[in-house]
Amino acid sequence: MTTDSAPLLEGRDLLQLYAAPTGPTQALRGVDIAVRGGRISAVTGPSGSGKSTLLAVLAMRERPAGGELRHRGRLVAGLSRRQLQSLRRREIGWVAQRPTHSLFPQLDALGQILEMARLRGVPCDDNAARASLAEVDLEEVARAKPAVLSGGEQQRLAVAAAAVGAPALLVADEPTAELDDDSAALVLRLLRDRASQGSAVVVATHDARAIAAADTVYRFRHGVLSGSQDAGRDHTTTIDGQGRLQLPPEALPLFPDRRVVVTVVDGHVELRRAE
Ligand SMILES: Nc1ncnc2c1ncn2[C@@H]1O[C@H](COP(=O)(O)OP(=O)(O)OP(=O)(O)O)[C@@H](O)[C@H]1O
Repeated sequence: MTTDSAPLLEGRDLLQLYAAPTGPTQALRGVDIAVRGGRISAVTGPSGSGKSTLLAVLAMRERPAGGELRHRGRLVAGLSRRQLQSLRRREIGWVAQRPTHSLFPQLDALGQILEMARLRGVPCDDNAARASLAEVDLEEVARAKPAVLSGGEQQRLAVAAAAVGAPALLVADEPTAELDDDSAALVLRLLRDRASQGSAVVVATHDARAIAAADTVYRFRHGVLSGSQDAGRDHTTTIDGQGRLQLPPEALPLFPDRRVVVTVVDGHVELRRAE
C-alpha cells in the first residue's frame, strides 16, 4: 500500500498534444498532479477540458508529449515496452469512457472477472468471481457477454473487472455516467472499498455523486488544472443579514471570476462555478 507521504504517481508539467485540422490541440498544458494510494481522486471540468487525456496518461495508455510521469519515483518514460506492459497488466485497472472498450467481447461477465484476475496474477475461483459480480449486482448476468448487456450493466461490469484484486492504480473514465442512483452507489462503494484496500482510485467525472464521494477533487479547464480541493474539511462561517457568507481562502481559486451558481438541494446548499 502506498502511504500518504509517497505518491504512487507523480506528474510534473504534463503536456499532451493531438493533431487537429486547425493545428495541434493542447489537451494537457503543464499539469502537476500527485496520486496517492488509499484515496479517491475525482477529475472534473467541462467537456473537452482534458480529463480523459489526463486519465489515459496516468494509466500509461498514452505517453505525454512533454513533462514527466513517475511511478513509485521511477520515470515511466525510462521503462522498456515489456516493463510497461507488465506494469499495466498487473497494477493498473482501467475503465474506458466506453465501457466495452475495457471488456473482452468474447467473454461472459464471469469470464471477464476470471480473465482479469489471471492477467493480474490474483487468485480467483468461480465463487470469488461471482462475489465480484455481486458487488455490482450482476450475479444474474454472469453468463451474458457484453454485447447483450445494457449500458449500465456494461459499465458496472467494466468497473468490477478493473477492480479485481484491488490494483495499485484504478482509473475510471466517467464510471457512473450511465447509472441510476442505486447502481451509482454500488460502484462508488466498490471504489471506496478498493481505496480502503490501498488502491489509488482516479475517476474523471461530471457526476455530482462521484464528486461527493471523492477525497480530492481536481478541476480542469482548457487542459490546465485550475484548482483542487480536499474533502472533509469543514469550515464554520457566519451568514450576514443580507445572506452573504465568507468562503475559506482555499475555495476562492474555484471561482476565479467570482461568479457562482447557488443550488439549494435536500436541505443543503451547493456552490459551483458559473460556466
Ligand atoms: N485522440 C485525439 N485526437 C485528437 N484530439 C483529441 C484526441 N483526444 C482528445 N482530443 C482533444 O483534446 C482535448 C481534450 O479532450 P479530452 O477527451 O481529454 O477532454 P474531456 O475533458 O475528457 O472531455 P469529455 O468530458 O467530453 O470526455 C479536446 O479538445 C479533444 O478534442
